[in-house]
Amino acid sequence: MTDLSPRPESIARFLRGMPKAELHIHIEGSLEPELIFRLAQRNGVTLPYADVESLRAAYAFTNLQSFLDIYYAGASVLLTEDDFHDMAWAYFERAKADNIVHAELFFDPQTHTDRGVPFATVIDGLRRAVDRAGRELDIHAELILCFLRHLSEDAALATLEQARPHLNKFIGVGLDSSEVGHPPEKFARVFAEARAIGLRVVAHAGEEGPPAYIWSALDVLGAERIDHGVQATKDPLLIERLVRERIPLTVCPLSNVKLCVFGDLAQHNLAELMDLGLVVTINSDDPAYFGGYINQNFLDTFAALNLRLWHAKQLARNSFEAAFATQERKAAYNARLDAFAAEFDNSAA
Ligand SMILES: Nc1ncnc2[nH]cnc12
Ligand SMILES: [Zn+2]
Repeated sequence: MTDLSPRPESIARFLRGMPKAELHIHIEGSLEPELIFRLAQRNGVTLPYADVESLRAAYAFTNLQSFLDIYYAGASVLLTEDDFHDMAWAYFERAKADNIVHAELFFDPQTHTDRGVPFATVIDGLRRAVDRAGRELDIHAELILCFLRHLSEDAALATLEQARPHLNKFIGVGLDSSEVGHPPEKFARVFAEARAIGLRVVAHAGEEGPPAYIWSALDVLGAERIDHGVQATKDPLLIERLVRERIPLTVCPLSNVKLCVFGDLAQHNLAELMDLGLVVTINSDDPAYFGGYINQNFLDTFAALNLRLWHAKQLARNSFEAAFATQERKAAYNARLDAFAAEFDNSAA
């Protein structure tokens, strides 16, 4: 296979076209301002912003919390099953354009049930879009229920109880929202229960919080993947473990810059993490808020860090390795990647 430093335009063409999995996308974070206003009108919800432009102008964040305040306000327009379906369907259409073949969507039920929206309304609307994406777009998707870590563990346990009649509709649990001051160990019991049910486990850790939160996400919660995890480079022993156990990191470069985790993309540690041998993936986190969907994350990161074709192939392969999918499905994804790379080599020859 040729990897003789193709020109940046060629690498960009490869990045856009390569089949890939997205493993870190908060579906509520895909809610574009235009759709927020459309749903507000449909549901008779009054927003504290005059129009799409003034809402977008408010997207200037200084840290995770400054983003979360606006993100939860945006989600207040979601009331009906159709609203949840339409939000997820809009994401899947974008995902198809970016050549995503597999997507695992986070959703935050407590953001909605705390406003009086029934759990079933949320998950049935999302699930309808997931099933439709499989039929109409050839995208295999799954749902992961995230607990809000700024709320209590009892609230998370109550949410897991509400989810019990719907266990056939989602594959795992995660932990998101305000990280610092809410360590993973706060949720030890609810994750133990989720594991006992047979659910897969992920957790946000080391986005803004210390490496200690990554250790406890692994040791206390049993996390199989770490969402973000970029603070791991502060702890060489932790890096050693992540490499040895092939624990994937779902990294979100544009998010990290928008939330001021890194000053700019050129300072991002994604290349360093790959060089250290970690199973790194690139994802969009909350694309409507952070300036781009998955391909924009790939394109901007590759340009800023001067990454090569082998990085692109490795990142796509990592996304399939890290996915919660059968070995057969992963092999099929890798075969599609190989076919794409071979065709790319032929067209470049
Ligand atoms: N980047 C992020 N970190 C933590 N919680 C989130 N919820 C949505 N986006 C998030
Ligand atoms: Zn996230």
